[in-house]
Amino acid sequence: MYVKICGLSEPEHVTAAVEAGADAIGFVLTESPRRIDPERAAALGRLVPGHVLTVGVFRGEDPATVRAAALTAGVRAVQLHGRHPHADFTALKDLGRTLVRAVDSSADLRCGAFDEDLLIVDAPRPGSGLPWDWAAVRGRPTGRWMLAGGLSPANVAEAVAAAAPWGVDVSSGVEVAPGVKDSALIRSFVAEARRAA
Ligand SMILES: O=C(O)c1ccccc1NCC(=O)[C@H](O)[C@H](O)COP(=O)(O)O
Repeated sequence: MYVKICGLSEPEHVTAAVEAGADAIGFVLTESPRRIDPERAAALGRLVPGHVLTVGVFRGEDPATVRAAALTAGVRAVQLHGRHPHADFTALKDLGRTLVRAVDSSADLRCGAFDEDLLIVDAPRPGSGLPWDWAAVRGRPTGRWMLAGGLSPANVAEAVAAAAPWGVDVSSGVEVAPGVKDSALIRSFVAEARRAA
């Protein structure tokens, strides 16, 4: 089970996620209580070994803005939320970064349909922490896809059993307040996700 921890902003939580065995960590570079600037993401990214994917998270920005922020942040992947057109992914292909398309369950759920490398199927409001009907997508997404939206250490096993994803992505469920991560919750989430696989 591939595990991504999203919305990190403090060195101790980056280190906790890496030491717990997360496969990917996300820095939110768009409007959000978890937003950090690309320079801070670059500093945090220097704490991350090469086998862990660092992901810059965007929503609605044009490709030129995404490109500039991703290069400053030094992230190895770019995650575009919402209804970005196929052309936005095409425009970012030559960045040489892993491209991640994050959508709700009403979108095209074929990973690769927009030339992306990874797909995230999320709640309608990303980062809201609200669980949704995970079982409703079972069997619909294809390829390498992660389930997100309202996951936590307490429910990730149930979510994985319901939707049978390739991976999982969490943010609010490893926080003690909006935007405030907790190292123990991060460790617990990674352990529970791996146990669920
Ligand atoms: O986290 C945010 O505030 C956010 C804002 C705008 C676009 C994306 C955002 N988060 C992206 C993520 O990858 C979250 O991990 C994912 O939506 C899951 O969120 P949660 O329900 O809080 O676990």
